[in-house]
Amino acid sequence: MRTIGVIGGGGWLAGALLRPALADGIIRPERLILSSRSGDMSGFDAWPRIRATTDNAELVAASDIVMLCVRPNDLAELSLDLSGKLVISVVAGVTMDVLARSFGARRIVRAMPNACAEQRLSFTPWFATDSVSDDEAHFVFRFFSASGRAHGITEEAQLDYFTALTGSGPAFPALFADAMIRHAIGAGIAPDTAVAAVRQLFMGAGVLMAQSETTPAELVDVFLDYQGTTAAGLTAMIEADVGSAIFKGLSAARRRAAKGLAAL
Ligand SMILES: NC(=O)C1=CN([C@@H]2O[C@H](COP(=O)(O)OP(=O)(O)OC[C@H]3O[C@@H](n4cnc5c(N)ncnc54)[C@H](O)[C@@H]3O)[C@@H](O)[C@H]2O)C=CC1
Ligand SMILES: O=C(O)[C@@H]1CCC=N1
Repeated sequence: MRTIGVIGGGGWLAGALLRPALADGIIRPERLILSSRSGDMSGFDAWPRIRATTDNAELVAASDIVMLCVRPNDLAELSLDLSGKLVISVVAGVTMDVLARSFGARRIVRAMPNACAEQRLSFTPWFATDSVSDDEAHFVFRFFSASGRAHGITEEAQLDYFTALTGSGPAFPALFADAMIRHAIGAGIAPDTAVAAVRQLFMGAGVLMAQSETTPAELVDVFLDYQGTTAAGLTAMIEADVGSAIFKGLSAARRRAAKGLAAL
């Protein structure tokens, strides 16, 4: 089994991706090295054999696969030779070209998971350079499948789009949910009850939309055709152009992802 080094291994996304993969035996604790600025690693108490370091050069020397899990601006601080390694980057907006020029990497995978990885419910598009072997691609697929649905894509540029659409994870639905909670509280519902009700609503709606053969657009039509109270609400939201606000938000997130870091 290969040794994996995760730079930024103490961070939010690294933990959310690694815990499901460790629990499933896709990676082994004795073959995992995590680096962080402080050397402190929380969230991995169940796997005491994981090694922790603050020295990224030491991590790289000991690893066959190096995963980049730091924030985009922190990547600029890294001065590492990753030639000969399989490099897996989840860093938003940093292209294969920049990774190759900055670190001498050739075998590169870029992936865009989201914060639902901890619940094993991420949608994770990924893209690999031609020099990544079938065996390595299979490992990447299994690794990201542990924390959700891994989806290979054939154009790197689409990753910037998915960074906006699904990389944002719960953030955009949370904005909608929060508006509903605030409205409910305004209508006199106790705050705890409003939060519990809307949390349950989003879980129910999410599971239904994931499992039903009916598409979201068809679901809206079903309720509009029903001509009841929900249709009154939907019609008012459509007339207020809620779709335009969502389009604006996704476009802004996509522009930010595409701006990326031209050079490190
Ligand atoms: N959090 C999310 O929902 C998502 C994050 N991403 C990407 O994942 C990457 C990591 O994001 P998060 O986990 O949210 O950030 P985070 O801030 O929680 O974790 C980053 C970690 O990197 C460490 N770090 C910084 N510089 C370092 C260095 N030189 N050596 C070793 N460790 C270093 C920090 O101490 C921190 O623990 C980002 O590039 C982000 O674009 C992608 C999709 C979703
Ligand atoms: O908001 C961000 O920048 C990170 C990267 C993609 C999703 N979350």
